[in-house]
Amino acid sequence: MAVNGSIEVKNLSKTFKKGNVKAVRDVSFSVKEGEFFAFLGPNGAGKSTTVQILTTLINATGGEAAVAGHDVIREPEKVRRYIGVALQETGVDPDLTGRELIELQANIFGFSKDRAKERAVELLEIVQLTEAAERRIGNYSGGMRRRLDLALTLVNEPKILFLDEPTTGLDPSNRMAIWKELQRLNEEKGTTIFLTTQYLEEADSLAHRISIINHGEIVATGTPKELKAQIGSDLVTLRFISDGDSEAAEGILKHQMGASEVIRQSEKLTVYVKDGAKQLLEIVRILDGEGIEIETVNLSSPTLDDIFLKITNDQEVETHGE
Ligand SMILES: Nc1ncnc2c1ncn2[C@@H]1O[C@H](COP(=O)(O)OP(=O)(O)OP(=O)(O)O)[C@@H](O)[C@H]1O
Repeated sequence: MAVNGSIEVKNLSKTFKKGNVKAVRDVSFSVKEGEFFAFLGPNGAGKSTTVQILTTLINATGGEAAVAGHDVIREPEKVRRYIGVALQETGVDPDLTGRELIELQANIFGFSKDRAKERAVELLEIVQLTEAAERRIGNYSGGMRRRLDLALTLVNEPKILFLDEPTTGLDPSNRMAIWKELQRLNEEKGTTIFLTTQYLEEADSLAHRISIINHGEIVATGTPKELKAQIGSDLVTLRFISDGDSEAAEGILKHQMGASEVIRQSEKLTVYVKDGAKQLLEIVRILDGEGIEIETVNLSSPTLDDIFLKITNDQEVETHGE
C-alpha cells in the first residue's frame, strides 16, 4: 500500500498540568499529501506543542490526530517511520563532526556502513556543509547547525517533514538557503511539509496554506492570497494631535471604508487597505476636506501583530455588529 503523506487533526487539545496551561485548544486542520503547510503564530501560541503531539513526543489531552495515515497515539512507531523532525534546540555531542553525526543517524535508521557514508556525502552537499564536514559541531555557527539539523531530518527520505521554527535567529542568507532547500524537497520529491514560524514573510513565501494560531487556537486559515485579501495588503497608519481628532477621523473613515477596516488605538488609527498608495491619498483628501489635521501618515506592509489586531477586530465587529 502506498504511504499516505497526509496529516489529519481533529479537535486536538493539550492542557499541561503544570500551571494548568491550555497550550492547544480544540484545533482541527488537515494537510494533504505533498502540501506545504505553515502554522504561523507568536511566542507561546502552541506551535511547538502541536508539533510534539504530531511527532509522537507527547500525548494530547483531547481529540485525535493521524499522520501518514496512522494514529499518533495508537501507532506511534508507524508514524515515526514516515516522518522527519527538526525541533528547536536538539542536544547532540559537540565533539562529533557533521559527517559523523549524519552517519550515526543513518545507522540508527538501519543503513549499512557504506550506504550511511554515501548518504552523509549526499546530504552534506545538499545543505552546503561539504567543506565543514570534518569540523566538530561544537564549532559550527547557528546557521550551520540549522542546516545540519535539516540534513539529519532528511536521512530516511521522510514522506512528511516537521520543522519547528527552522529559521529563527538565522541571518538572511542562511534563511534563504533553508527556504530554497525546503521548496526543492516539496516540489521535486513531493514531501509534505509542516512548518511553524513566527515570520509572516516566511509563511507567505513558502506555504500553500497557512493557519494562524494564537493562544492555542486557530484564528484563520487560507492560502497566503486569501489571508492577504482578508487582511488587506497594505496598512495606512495615521497619527493625530489629539484623541478627539482621532475619534472624529475614525467615524468618517469607518463610514467610507467599512467598520472592520479601521482600528483606533487612542490618537493612532490603522486602516487596512488593498491599494496602499492610491488609498493613502484618498484618506488624506477625505480628512483634509473635513478639516481634520493629521500629524503623521505612514504606509507599510502588515506585520504579524497587525494581522492579529485585524482578525480580533473582525471577530468583534462580527459579534457586536458595530
Ligand atoms: N512542558 C510544559 N509545561 C507547562 N507548560 C508548557 C509546557 N510546554 C509548553 N508550555 C506552555 O504552553 C504554551 C504553548 O507553548 P508552545 O511552546 O507550544 O508555544 P510556541 O507557539 O511553540 O512558542 P515559541 O514560538 O516560543 O516556541 C505556552 O504558554 C507555554 O508556556
